[in-house]
Amino acid sequence: MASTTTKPFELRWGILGPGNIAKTFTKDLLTPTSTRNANDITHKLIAAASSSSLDKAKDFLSSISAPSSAIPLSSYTDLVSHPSIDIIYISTPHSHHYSHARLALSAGKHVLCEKPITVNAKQTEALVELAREKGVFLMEAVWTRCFPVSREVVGMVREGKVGEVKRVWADLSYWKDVEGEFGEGRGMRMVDLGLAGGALLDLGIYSLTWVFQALYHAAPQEQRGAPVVASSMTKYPPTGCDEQTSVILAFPNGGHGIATTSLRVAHSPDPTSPTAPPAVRIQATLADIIIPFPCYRPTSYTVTPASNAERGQLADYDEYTVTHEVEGGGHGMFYEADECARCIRDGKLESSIVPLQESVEVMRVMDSVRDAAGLRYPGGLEDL
Ligand SMILES: NC(=O)C1=CN([C@@H]2O[C@H](COP(=O)(O)OP(=O)(O)OC[C@H]3O[C@@H](n4cnc5c(N)ncnc54)[C@H](OP(=O)(O)O)[C@@H]3O)[C@@H](O)[C@H]2O)C=CC1
Ligand SMILES: O=C1OC[C@@H](O)[C@H](O)[C@H]1O
Repeated sequence: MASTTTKPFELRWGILGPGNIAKTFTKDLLTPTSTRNANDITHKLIAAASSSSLDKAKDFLSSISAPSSAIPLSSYTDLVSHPSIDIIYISTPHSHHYSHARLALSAGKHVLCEKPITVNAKQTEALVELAREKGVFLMEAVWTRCFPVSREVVGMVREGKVGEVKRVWADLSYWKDVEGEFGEGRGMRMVDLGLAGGALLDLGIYSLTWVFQALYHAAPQEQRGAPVVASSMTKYPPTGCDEQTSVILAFPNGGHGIATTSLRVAHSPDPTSPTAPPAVRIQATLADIIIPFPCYRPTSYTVTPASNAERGQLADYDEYTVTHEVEGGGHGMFYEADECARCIRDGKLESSIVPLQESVEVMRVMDSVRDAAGLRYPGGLEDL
């Protein structure tokens, strides 16, 4: 009998902005897909480009032990016009996502753009329009959504296994030494207003992601709607970015989300302690689901049935925990890369796990939080 083995689909990548997170992402990209049983696809690193120097691109490739075939480039324009590249991963600071994504989309490349996809909703909408006009794939790199834990939790909520979600709490906070260790160099990106830094766009987006996963994404299409938003923001006086932001979201179906972020207090003094608070708590009528810190890289969840004095336990199962450690020794960024590969292979221009409409909705929430606090990014960063 003839063999029916199908060749895996190969997605060919170009890396734009060879910095901190690009290293982690590209190392994951180079991890064989077989180590996570994703045998239907493979990734190939074609090139990495630095706008600062060719040496920086070379150092980047050698620091991740890239194959000798990977090409260092000293220009983003050369990268996006390289004929062997299918998709560009954009990993520059927030301030530059819009212009760099435009550059890549205009050159007809598919794009995976780091979070937040742009600095405001109007820019995201403009990118979506451009991607559609060019007929290419676009996805915000909200890697959290592609983790097996996110997929399972969303699936459980969607199937009604925990009842109706009433309230979601989510936090991502780190104590960052913004005056010391993080006051100069790399860490400055976090608080540099000129790079659209600050807690909300950098970390708070993950808290909002969990609120949206449970109260928007998992809801039936016809019940999805933009939330009413109330918020509070404290600024970091030396730069004017936000150092602490809390958001309450009221969704049309009655669900409430509480999304918080801070650069001044950690989520917990010791996140590994058994008494550390959960990073995410999804409260539904039949059970609670909790996810430990850090919420951006979820590797386990615990489901606890609700109970009350009169009726006892409401669900017909006992508390249980599910763990999905990241496979293949990677960081977990390959899950989003795999999602891009499968979408592009299947001719899809957007991911149903990270839909573009949700990137727009989350960006609208962040716009309204910033509006309420009078926070705008300088130097035309908010323009189209
Ligand atoms: N998914 C995740 O877990 C994480 C995501 N991120 C996101 O990734 C993005 C990049 O973060 P990170 O890697 O820490 O950033 P870096 O500070 O390491 O910068 C990345 C690259 O962007 C370019 N760059 C840096 N500063 C500037 C500037 N002032 N103007 C123009 N280009 C600049 C440089 O590339 P070049 O040599 O080409 O100039 C640099 O190597 C952000 O959007 C952040 O939110 C960050 C950390 C974790
Ligand atoms: O996206 C991110 O997630 C992890 C954090 O350490 C980082 O600052 C942030 O940009």
